[in-house]
Parts: sequence; structure tokens; C-alpha cells
Amino acid sequence: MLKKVFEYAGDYRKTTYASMIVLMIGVVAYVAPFIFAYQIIQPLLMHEALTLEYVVWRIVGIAVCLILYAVFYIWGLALSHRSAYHTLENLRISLQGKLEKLPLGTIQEKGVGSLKKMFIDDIESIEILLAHALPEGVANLSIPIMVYITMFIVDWKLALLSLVSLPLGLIAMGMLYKIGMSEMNTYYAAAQKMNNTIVEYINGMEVVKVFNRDGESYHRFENDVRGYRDFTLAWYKACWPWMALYNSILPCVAMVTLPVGAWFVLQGYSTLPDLALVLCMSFAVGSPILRALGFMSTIPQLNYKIETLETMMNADPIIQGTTSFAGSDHSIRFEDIHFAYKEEEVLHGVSFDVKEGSLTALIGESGSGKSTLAKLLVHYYDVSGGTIKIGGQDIRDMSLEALNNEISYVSQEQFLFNTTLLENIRIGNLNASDEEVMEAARKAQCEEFLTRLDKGIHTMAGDGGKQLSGGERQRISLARAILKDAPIIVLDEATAFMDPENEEKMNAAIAEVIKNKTVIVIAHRLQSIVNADQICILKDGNLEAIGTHNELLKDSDEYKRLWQAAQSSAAWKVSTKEGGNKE
Ligand SMILES: Nc1ncnc2c1ncn2[C@@H]1O[C@H](COP(=O)(O)OP(=O)(O)OP(=O)(O)O)[C@@H](O)[C@H]1O
Repeated sequence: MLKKVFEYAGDYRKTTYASMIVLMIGVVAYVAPFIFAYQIIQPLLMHEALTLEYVVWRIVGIAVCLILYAVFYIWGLALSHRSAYHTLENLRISLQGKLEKLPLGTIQEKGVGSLKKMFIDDIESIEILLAHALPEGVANLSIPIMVYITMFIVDWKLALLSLVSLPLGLIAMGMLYKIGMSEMNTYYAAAQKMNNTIVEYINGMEVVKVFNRDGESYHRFENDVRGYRDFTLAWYKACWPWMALYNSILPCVAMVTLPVGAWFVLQGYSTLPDLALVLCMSFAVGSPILRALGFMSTIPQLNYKIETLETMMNADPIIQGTTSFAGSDHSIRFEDIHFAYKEEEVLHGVSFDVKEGSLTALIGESGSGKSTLAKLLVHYYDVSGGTIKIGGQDIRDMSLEALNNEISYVSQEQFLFNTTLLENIRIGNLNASDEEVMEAARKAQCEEFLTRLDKGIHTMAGDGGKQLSGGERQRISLARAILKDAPIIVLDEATAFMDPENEEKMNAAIAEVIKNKTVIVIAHRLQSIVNADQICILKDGNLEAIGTHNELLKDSDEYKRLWQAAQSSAAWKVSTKEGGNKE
């Protein structure tokens, strides 16, 4: 476990070692006062003469040692914290770097709650290991070791007596560790489930309210919070007896030493001053042992968290090359594409070509695999079989950055950061001037709603873009794509019905985005793609048919069916409109 953590500490590993050394020097200062005290007690008990100077110097010695102990303790902790927080920084940056290289699917499967817990809580808990458990634990353990060495030098019989209670305490501690470890996975699974449910509950509050699902959603929330409580209580219940046992036995080092040691003195096996010293020292070892072992009880939890982090760090990255784009043009070839999100395959050998500068529409029923195919092209996932080539170059041979320079993916739900709309659009091209951003906004038909806003394009988008309507958010994302000006556009057409004015604006914005580009559009409204160069019909993960609107109307029963369905849906819209309804 330590080896893994130290890999992220880098050079700060030396600072952790330094903190241990400083704290251990402090330990010497902690033990020395007992020797000075002994030097005063011993002549008193033996009725030997003492000078004032002799006593004062020893008291000064005790005071200096206590000050030194405090100084070394603070210094050691300052060093250990410096190392710990640099390591946390490295860990968070490494995790972020890792996430960037993982397939998006792996990240989404984790859930926001688990990722937040990993980034913030789990990594933060490593601070306990590096800043406290390790340096303080080592220092606290070396106190009893030094004390016992001194005791053995003074009187080995009395030293042995004070060790009698130790094995019992250690057995209790071992049991606590064993039980804690065995329940840890269930405990953390419950914590992770609760985290994800809470995040989902907060994110989905709007839907919950709109569909009156408060009760249902609250039940899930309540169940998971209860589940966490039950697991935690069960875990503590299993650990409590052992925790109580080791907490009470370990500090009672004098439990046997006091009565048996007194008998030793009466029998002449030991001297009274030696017994006094051993007893004094016995009281000094209890709390350091407890503190050191207390840190040990956090190790099962830390171990679990570090293993979870490691699993994430070792997850297979997406396959990507280091070269830049070297394709001959921007034609696209899907060659026998197979793909499975988990075990079940959702694309079963899809092959087709997209000519440079052409418009290809992907259509098919919900769940037929349209978005999956688009996501494979933008390399959110690695294909399970087959190849995707742009201009003859396999997309796995170029870096993700190189591929991203060639493609703009405009999905239905684009995230808007809580900064100005201007900066949100500039994400398309960070080098664009304000004028260029505004021009892109104009082309994407954003002007109309921007002029309505008090601060225009300088308005804050709000948390996740919540200040804008769905159509407005989509036009912002189209402005981003215009600014990016990539040669290939992958567009997920909006499924939601729009009012005619909004639809007209959206179509004008889309026309601007796809001008002179190689375009793949996931079409949900067939009326909008009748002029496409080719239409691909996907059905249950297979390419059912491919051709122009007229060719497909002639040759494909599936297309005829979809077209008829689209026509009657349009007719339904017209009739409800005529009937004075919403449309
Ligand atoms: N992240 C995911 N994990 C597991 N399965 C998924 C995931 N995303 C999609 N699927 C499954 O893959 C299949 C294809 O889904 P996809 O989203 O590509 O269909 P689609 O044709 O784009 O549907 P729609 O028109 O509703 O967007 C479906 O069976 C879907 O349930």
C-alpha cells in the first residue's frame, strides 16, 4: 500500500522520511524526563543525601526535554503535512490525467457520486496515512520500544511484568483488524451506492417534481441512506467488543506490575526505586501504544480506498496513437464494426462509406445503435471489432487530440459551463477573438435571444446552462462547432418538438455548421434529411439498408414503414394544430 502511495509522493517521499526522523528524535526527548525523575526519586527512596543544585538541574532537564519534544513534534508534523498535501495534489492530477485517457463509458459507469468521492474524500483520507499514521505511528511505536529497552536495562524482571498485558491487547487489536477488513467491501459498496443516489437525487430533482415522483425517488434515497446506516452499524457492532477490549487492556501496563512488582520488592528480587521507575514508565507507554494502534485501525479503510484508486488508475486506456491526422481526405469508412458496452453486443458488423463533403443520415428506431456508431467515430469508446478510418487512416492510429481537431460532435445535450456565454462558445476555439465568437453566435442564430439578455453574450450561463432554454443551449453548442470549424461534423439532431420559429432558426444554424463539411447526422425527423446524399437505416445493430431517399422508398420496406410513420406523425401535428391544440 505504502509503495503505491509513495509512487505519487515522488521526491516528497524524502520529506515523509525526514518527518519520521524528526518525530523520533522527539521521542528521545519524551523518554528522557523519566530518567531525570528516576535520578531524583532513587536517592530519596534510598535515603541518600541530595543537593539543591542536583535536583534543580534535573528539573531543568525535564523542562528542556518537554519543550524539545513539543518543538520536534510540531516540526515533524509540519514536514509530514507538506509531503502529504503534495502527494494529494499529485494523486488528483494523475487521476484527472487518467480519466482523460479512459473511454467515456468507463467514466460514466462509475457515476458522478463515486468519482466525486474518489477525487475528494478517498484521496483526502490518504492525508491521514502520510501526515499522521505513518510518521506519528512510527514515533508513537518507538516510544514503547525505547521505554521497554530502558526498563529491561533497569530491571528485566519488572520489565517482563509490564509486558504481560500486551499480548491480550494485541490479540483484541488483531481481531478488530480482521473483522474490519472482512466487512470493508460491503461497507464501502453501501457508501458508494448512497453517494451515487444522493447525487442522482439532487440532479434529477426537476424530473422528480415534474412527474410527481417525490415519493418513489425519496424511497430510493431513504433506502440507500438506511442501507448505509445498517451496514455501518453492523460493522461497528462487530468491531465494538474488540475495540473496547484493546482500548481498556493496552493502557493498563501497570495492571500486573504494581501488585507483583511490590511482592518482588518485599521478597528482595527488585529494589523500590527500580519499581518506582518501571511504574512511572508504564504509565508513559499506554497512550502512545493506543495512538499508534489507533492509526492502524484506519489502515483497512485506507487500503480499500487505495485499491479502488489503483483499479481506476490501472483501467485500460482508450487505444490511441501519437501521430497527428495523416488521412488523405475526410472521407470516412466504417469497416465491419462490432461493439458491446458490456457483454451484450449492440452493433453487429456495420460497414459503409461516407464521401468527403457529403451528408449521411443515420436513421432507425430507438436503440438501433445510431448514437453508439457516432460515439465510436468520435472515439468515446474503442470498437470491439472492425475499424473506423478517416481518409484511409485508422482513428486508433492518431491521438485523440488530432482526431478532435478533425471532428465536431454536436450532441443533443451539450454542457454549458457556469461562465459567460461568450466563453462557453469560445471553447470551440480558444484562440478566437471576441469578434469571431460573436460572428459564430450570429451564424448560429443566437443573436435573437442574446439581445434579450441584459448582458447579452456576457451573461453567465448559470449552473449547467440552466438560464437558457433547450433550443438556446443547442444553438450555443452549434456556435461552438461553427467556431471550431472542423472538417467533419457529427450532429445528433434534436428529438424534442420545437415551435416553428425555433425550428427554423435551428435549421438555419445547422445549415451554417454543415456548410462544406463531411456530415453525419443522427436524424430523428425524416423530413429533414430527404435531400441527404445517403441515408443509412440501422436496425437492431445492423445496417438494414443504405441509399438516397428515393432509392430507399423504392427498395426498402423498413424505410417505407419509417417514412409512413413520419408522415402520419406530421399529419397528427397538423391536425392537432388545426384542432387548436398545443402544436
Ligand atoms: N452506456 C450504455 N451502456 C450500456 N448499454 C447502452 C449504453 N448506451 C446505449 N446502450 C444500448 O445500446 C443500444 C444502442 O443504443 P443507442 O443509444 O446507440 O441507440 P440509438 O439508435 O441512438 O437510440 P436513440 O434514437 O433512442 O438515441 C441500446 O440497446 C442501448 O440500450
